[in-house]
Amino acid sequence: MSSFFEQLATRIERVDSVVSVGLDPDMDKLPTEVLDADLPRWAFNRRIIDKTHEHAACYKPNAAFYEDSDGWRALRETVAYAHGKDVPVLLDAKRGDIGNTARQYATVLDMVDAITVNPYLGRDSLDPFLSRKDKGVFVLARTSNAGGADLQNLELDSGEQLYEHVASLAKSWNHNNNVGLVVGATQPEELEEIRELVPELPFLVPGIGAQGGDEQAAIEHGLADGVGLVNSSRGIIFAGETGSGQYFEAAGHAAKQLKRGLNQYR
Ligand SMILES: O=c1ccn([C@@H]2O[C@H](COP(=O)(O)O)[C@@H](O)[C@H]2O)c(=O)[nH]1
Repeated sequence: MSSFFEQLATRIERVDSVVSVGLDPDMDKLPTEVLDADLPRWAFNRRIIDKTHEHAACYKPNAAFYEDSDGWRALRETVAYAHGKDVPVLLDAKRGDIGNTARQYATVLDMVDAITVNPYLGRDSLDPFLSRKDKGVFVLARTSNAGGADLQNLELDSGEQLYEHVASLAKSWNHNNNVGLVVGATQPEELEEIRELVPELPFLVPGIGAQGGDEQAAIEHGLADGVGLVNSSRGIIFAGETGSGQYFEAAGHAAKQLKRGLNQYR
């Protein structure tokens, strides 16, 4: 059984891409092309996958966009379809809860290949995820939103900032070589600092595209031994113009452009 990061390394090499395509099918933004479908989010994702998979190192659905019964059906279909194209799926769910609840949350790893988790409740809350040797677990360290600084940049008695402490803890949790960190591309200085602290951990770097993050910093600091993911969601999936007849082609083009842009720095 190969680890998530071994699978990801193989995928990155095969498609020559570290692009994570975010599948966040906001119902208010779906194009008319899919609105009559039984499950519009699934119809949308399927067509996005058809046009982007050759540029995708991974798909990253955010659980927030599937939190209803049709949503979970759409998510299941999407994951199976992405797997059919040989693309791993990272569920951005930011889980973190007490033990028995965390064990239930972790069962979603039977469906997806990796997940994001919130370290706020501490090590025991993450054990059910960390113990899944074949799955990737990305711990939030410095998120891409400005307000992330409210807690994550707090200075501790040790002189470290909280996000640095989280990065060091995550390193100590990496017994199964399945831990990565989430660090936003909108925080290039923190990206660099965290990379120095944990040279061996791959990062998921969101914040490219719609959030205006730094592509060069994302590549220079996000990858560990060439492995890591740089995510764009809205910048790819909503690149098209509804009714143009080329809606999904535009997503494919945006994914390809991002791949090329990032590859300049790899
Ligand atoms: O720090 C974080 C952690 C997660 N995200 C998620 O990534 C995507 C970004 O979407 P864009 O449309 O490319 O802005 C979305 O699912 C966020 O919830 C993040 O942005 N920052």
